[in-house]
Amino acid sequence: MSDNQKSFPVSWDQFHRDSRALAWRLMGQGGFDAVVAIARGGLVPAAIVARELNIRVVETVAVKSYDHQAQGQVQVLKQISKPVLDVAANGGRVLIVDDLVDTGATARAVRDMLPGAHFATVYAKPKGREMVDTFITEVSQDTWIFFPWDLDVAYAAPISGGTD
Ligand SMILES: O=P(O)(O)OC[C@H]1O[C@H](OP(=O)(O)OP(=O)(O)O)[C@H](O)[C@@H]1O
Ligand SMILES: Nc1nc2[nH]cnc2c(=O)[nH]1
Ligand SMILES: [Mg+2]
Repeated sequence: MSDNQKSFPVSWDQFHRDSRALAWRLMGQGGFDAVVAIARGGLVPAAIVARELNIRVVETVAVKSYDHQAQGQVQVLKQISKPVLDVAANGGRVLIVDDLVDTGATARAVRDMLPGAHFATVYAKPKGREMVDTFITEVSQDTWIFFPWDLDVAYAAPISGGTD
C-alpha cells in the first residue's frame, strides 16, 4: 500500500467496541465450531469474537505481506493445523478472523486453505471488500488504519497549525 493520504487511528476502546459489534453481527450467522485467527493482526479480534460467541477451538495461521506500509508477497509462516482443517472437512463451520482487508491478497490466500469457511474482518477497504463475508466499518482505499498495539500516547499539534 502506497499513497495513503488519510490516517485512521483506532483506540483500544474503539477496537473492543468494533470487535464486539462484529461478534453481534456474526451471531446471526449460526454457530461456529472453530475460529482461525490470521496472525498477527487477527489475534485480538479473534480472541474477542471467540469470547463473545463461546468458541473454544482457536487456531492461528501466520501470514505476512507488509513491511510497515509497503506491500510485498504474501508469505505463509505457519499453516493451519490438521485437526482444524479436519473440522472443516467433516462439515464443521470454521470462522476466519482478521483485523482488516485491504487489497484482499491475504484473505485470498487464507480462503484457498479453507474454501467453505466464513471470513470476517473488523475493517474493510473497497479493493478487498468482496473477499469478506462480514465486516463492520469500511474506510477508503487511501486510508491507513493505525491499530492500538502500534500506537503510543504522543503530543498532537493544534489543528490550526503551529504549537500551543
Ligand atoms: O488485504 P491485504 O492487502 O492483504 O492486507 C491486509 C493484511 O495486512 C495486514 O497484515 P500484515 O501482513 O501487515 O501482518 P500483521 O498482521 O502481522 O501486521 C493486516 O493484518 C491484514 O492481515
Ligand atoms: N495497520 C495496518 N496494516 C495494514 N495492512 C494493510 N493495510 C493496512 C492498514 O491500513 N493498516
Ligand atoms: Mg495481518
